[in-house]
Amino acid sequence: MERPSRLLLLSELRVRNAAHSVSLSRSLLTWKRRGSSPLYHPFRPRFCLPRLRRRSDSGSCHIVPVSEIISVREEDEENGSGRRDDGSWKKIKERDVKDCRQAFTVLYVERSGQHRWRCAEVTFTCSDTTLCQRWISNIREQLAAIASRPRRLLVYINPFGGKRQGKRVYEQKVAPLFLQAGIFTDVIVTEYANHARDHLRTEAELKQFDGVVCVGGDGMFSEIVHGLIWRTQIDGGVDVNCPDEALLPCSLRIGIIPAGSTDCICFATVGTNDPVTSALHIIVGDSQPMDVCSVHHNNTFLRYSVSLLGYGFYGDVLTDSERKRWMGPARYDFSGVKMFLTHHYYEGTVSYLPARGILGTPRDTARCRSGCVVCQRNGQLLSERAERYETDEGPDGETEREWRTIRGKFLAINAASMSCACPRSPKGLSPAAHLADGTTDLILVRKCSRFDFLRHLLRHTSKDDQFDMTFVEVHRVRRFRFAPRHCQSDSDLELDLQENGKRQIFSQICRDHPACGCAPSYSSWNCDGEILTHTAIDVRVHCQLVKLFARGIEEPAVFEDLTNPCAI
Ligand SMILES: CCCCCCCCCCCCC/C=C/[C@@H](O)[C@H](COP(=O)(O)O)NC(=O)CCCCCCCCCCCCCCC
Ligand SMILES: Nc1ncnc2c1ncn2[C@@H]1O[C@H](COP(=O)(O)OP(=O)(O)O)[C@@H](O)[C@H]1O
Ligand SMILES: [Ca+2]
Repeated sequence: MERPSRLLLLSELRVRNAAHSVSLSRSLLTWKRRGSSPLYHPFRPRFCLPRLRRRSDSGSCHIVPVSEIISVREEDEENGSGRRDDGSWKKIKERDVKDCRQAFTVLYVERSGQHRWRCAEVTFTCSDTTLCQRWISNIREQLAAIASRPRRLLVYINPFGGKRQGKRVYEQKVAPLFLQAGIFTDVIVTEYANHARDHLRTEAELKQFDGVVCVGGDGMFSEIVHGLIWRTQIDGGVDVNCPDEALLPCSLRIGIIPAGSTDCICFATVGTNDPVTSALHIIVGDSQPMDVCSVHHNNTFLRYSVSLLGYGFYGDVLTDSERKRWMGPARYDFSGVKMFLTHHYYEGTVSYLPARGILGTPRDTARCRSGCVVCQRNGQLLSERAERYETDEGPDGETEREWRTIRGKFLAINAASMSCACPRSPKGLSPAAHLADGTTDLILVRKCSRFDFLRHLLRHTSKDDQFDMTFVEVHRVRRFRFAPRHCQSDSDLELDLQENGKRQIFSQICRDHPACGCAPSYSSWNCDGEILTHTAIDVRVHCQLVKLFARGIEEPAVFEDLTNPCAI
């Protein structure tokens, strides 16, 4: 139960010419119209604000957590004439003008449904200048004391992501908010692919920043993740080519301003792909840890993945869609329908290390939400296990006999380290996956009819369970490996030849002669929207390796009336 802290200020101020009781404590700013029910007393028992519903609004009573105040602006004489602190102009009513000499405006976060946040403002007018100044300096002191808020950010904009609106979105919607919040920014508009990644890896003077922001899609976020992880490992002397090495977590947080085609990382960590909402999450200094998968081929590092690693259907969709970038985000739908009709399946062997001794399964009805206990508990368990490993156990507490192996023909092999919720599928590829639990959900879709595959795909857009089908299986894993059939070890190949000698030979011939129209033997891996250069891969989840300026998806408020202090 959250106990309200001591009042710092309690005054009668005017809001829109009506008298209000306004109070400020270390945690809350409240204002309540005078003459209605008495002002809530902060020491009264029974007061409990649930973590996810911090602002309530009943009639004329408003409560804003100090942590969600963006800034406070003095409405001085000049401002009274209609000029904002940032130089822009605003309409101001005549009645307000005469009061503005002793007025200040508080900008704060307001929730506007479907996980969207907006910047709202309220102007208080005071009876005298000294009181006004006390209010302004008190609020500013409270804000300055919030250590988790970023003061200086390094921003990378991909001008070509999504609908090519990244630069405009940043300049018109995000930069003015950063300015209001007093955040300094160094902005780099990228000039070529991997510009941001390489700049972060080698040049950027990271010490002077509190975080890195990317404006773009999942591909752009992936660049930032690669740059930061590499830089951290290089500085810490970690060999990234060794799949068994524990990676060092990155200290800088990453913010995502969505301006891409899928925006699933933003959607799954904030609950929407709205640039203003993301900017506000960055300003208030939220922090959401996130798992990262490392992908290796024969002890050589290939890439990191945070959302989807997909072979078969999603790999083919990506490969096909890359040639249609000019179509913008619609390229995925076009290639999706095309690859659905093509209906290719691929043979191979999947081995995985099941995640044991931790909370949660991929078939849970509970979802990863803000402050997720599954992520917290599993994070603790895994770090305790890692400490033990320093002395006796194997990495991740694994033993060779715990590995499971599945051979088969697959339409899709997907590893979802998070739900992969996005506007196309608001519940995502693996609805019960967790952002920071140190696992990935390995989804195997075996060869089936087109009709069945369509039923499976359609379930991503409805309440029905996409895993409840005979040809689909899902496993929560810490590591997995994949080898396409023609890339298997010599002994495996020998076995295949004995089992099915003729087929093997014909398949080889068909690969070399595509004109025969037979299905290809290999797909590609879609790694967060980038195509991997190898098909045989070794994947390991690194628990909570990076942190985002986000708080996870907020649960809608329940028991609102019980928790509204103004109603007490
Ligand atoms: C029939 C409708 C079926 C809808 C099924 C939707 C499942 C969507 C799951 C999407 C998971 C996305 C995971 C995120 C991947 C991104 O990292 C990555 C890169 O993003 P970026 O471009 O922003 O940088 N994005 C992607 O790889 C895109 C994957 C999108 C796949 C869309 C597939 C559409 C399928 C449509 C099939 C329609 C069949 C209809 C037959 C009549
Ligand atoms: N200036 C640039 N020119 C060309 N490609 C770029 C540039 N900046 C970034 N990229 C690359 O563009 C790709 C797609 O970026 P992304 O922002 O994810 O958009 P989308 O969601 O539309 O794919 C990424 O692979 C990224 O590396
Ligand atoms: Ca995870």
